[in-house]
Parts: sequence; structure tokens; C-alpha cells
Amino acid sequence: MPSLDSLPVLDFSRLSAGPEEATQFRNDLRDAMHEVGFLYLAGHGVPQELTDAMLSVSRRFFDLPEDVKLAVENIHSPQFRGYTRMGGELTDGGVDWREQIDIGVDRDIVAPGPGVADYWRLEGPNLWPEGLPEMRAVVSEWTERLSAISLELLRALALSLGAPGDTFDAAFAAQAFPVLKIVRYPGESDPEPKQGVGSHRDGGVLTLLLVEPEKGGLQVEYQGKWIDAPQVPGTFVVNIGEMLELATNGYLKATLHRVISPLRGTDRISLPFFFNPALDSTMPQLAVSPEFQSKARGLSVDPGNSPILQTYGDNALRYRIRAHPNVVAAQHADLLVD
Ligand SMILES: O=C(O)CCC(=O)C(=O)O
Ligand SMILES: [Fe+2]
Repeated sequence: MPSLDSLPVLDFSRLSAGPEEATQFRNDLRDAMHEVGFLYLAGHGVPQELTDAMLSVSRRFFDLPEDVKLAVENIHSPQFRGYTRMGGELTDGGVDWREQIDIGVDRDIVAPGPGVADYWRLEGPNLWPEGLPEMRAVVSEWTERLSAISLELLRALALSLGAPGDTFDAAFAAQAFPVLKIVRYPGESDPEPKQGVGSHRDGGVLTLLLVEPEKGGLQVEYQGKWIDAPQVPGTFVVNIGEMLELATNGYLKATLHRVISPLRGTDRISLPFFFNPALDSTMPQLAVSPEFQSKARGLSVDPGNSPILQTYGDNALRYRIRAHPNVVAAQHADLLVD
């Protein structure tokens, strides 16, 4: 396999440029997600004004007084929504130098009871900060747009592997569980690099990441080396999560990545959007055609050596528990008993 200096770039608009171009796009998408598991997506059609509005509201959020942010801290949310203070998150056994707000779909809480799976604890309301009423509308439009692109990408991937295009539709139809994180990495590297977020694979299906213009820091593992993935104007970084690796028996790759803190005196905002299916969905095992099946690598195990779980909600809860022990202590102490 060739070495690589930067992630491949794909133009999403090729998907609507006639059947031949669409087929070629789907094949390129499949090959990039098999080889690297990461790419830059250009031509996605999300208006620049919407992107600017998202970045601007994100900055305004982080500029809120500390007590306003702490009023929506995730320790108040059994659903792990809301604000994570600096140093309040662990990845790969180390502290992440980032603050963030997690926003999902506002839904009713699922009442606990016999036979009700633990992962239903993740369903419930968001925590919205005081003084930023415009945040909801922008986030909701962002979530809608990015969900639509993600579903198109999943359809393209399914078709490219010889499976029906609608293979994934049902898992996302009724109660999809996307999560948007709005993240700020303060300047901690001096210049000795500090952990912005530690090395990990994403636990969901597909991630679309927007990074502030001109910011670097993201690194992607390829053939045992870290490739820098700086922001490229007009693109999202798109990567495969563990559930899609599971669905393709490892043909598509959930790739390790991490973020190095920016240099002191600077910071970096990024918006990872995790496109996830309903909590009780099991990823359909894709009918990958034999040509590809023979090249499937089987599944990776995550750095903690725990295998990927079949039901999405179990995976999601496991990730949350590992990353936010303080929320578990405050809201889910019963899960720690055995
Ligand atoms: O901020 C970034 O560039 C990536 C963040 C990330 O990988 C994550 O939150 O899962
Ligand atoms: Fe990630």
C-alpha cells in the first residue's frame, strides 16, 4: 500500500452528476474508507453562512462566564449532555485538554424498569445555556443537514459494497441518535505537545467533523504513522466509526486518531458530529459482495481491549462511562456496583 502525506479529498457533488460519476464517487469513497478510514469531503452543499453561524455561536458559548457554563455541566445530566469542563474527560487513559458541550436530540426520558436496557438512560433532554437563545435553531439546522449528508454517504457505501442502498435506512429512520460536540482546545502545547484528545476510534457509525479555518492538530493513524489532517477550506473531515466497521466485518476501517493541543496563546474550535442509529438498533451485517469480503480484515479491538458491541446503545453507554466517570458517579452510581 502506498504511503500517504495527507487524507484523500472527495467531492460529494459527484454523487449527483450522472450515473457514471456517481458510481465512480461511490467506488472512491469505498476505497478511501477501506484504506484510510478518513477523508476530506468537499462539495457537500452546506452553505458557508450556516458554517459561519455555527462557529460563531460556538465561540460565543465558550466566551460565556464560567458559572453560566457550569450551570449546564454534564454532571447534572443523566444523559451525559451539556458542558464538560476542562480536564473533565479521559481518553486513552489520559486527561483531554478540551472543554465542550454535547448536544443530542431532545427527547423524553425513558422510564427505568425491569427489562429496560441501561442504554435508554442516554435518551432525554439537552442542557441549553442561558443567554444564548439562538443556539438551538442553528444547531438544529446543522444536525438536519449533516444527518442528510451522512445518510447519503451510508447509502453510497452500501451500494459500493454490493449491498442494497437502503441497508442502513431502518436503523436511522425513527429514533436516530446523532450527537454534536462543540469543542474548544485551549493552547496547552509549549511547544511540548499536550493531549487535546487522546488516541481513539469513534464509537458510532460515521463522523463529520468541521474544524475552524487554518487550524491543525488532528492526526490520523495510517500504516503505523500519524498523518497530519489540518483544516481544508470548504470541507468536512469524514471518518468511519466502529459500528460501520462491525457492519462490514472490518472491510471499512474505524481508524485511530487524536488531537494535539494548539500552541500556547492560541486555541482551536472543532465540531465533531456523530451520526448514530437508534440506541436499540443492531447494525445490519452488510451483504458485502465476495470480491470485498475476501479483503475484509475482521474487527479491530479498541485500545482498552474491549470488543465492539452489537447493539449501538451498549457501545454508546460504554464509551460514555469510560470518558465521563464523574457523570457516572453523580448520576449512575448503581452501574458501578458490579
Ligand atoms: O476535534 C477534533 O478534531 C476531533 C475530535 C474527535 O476526534 C472526537 O471528539 O471524537
Ligand atoms: Fe474522534
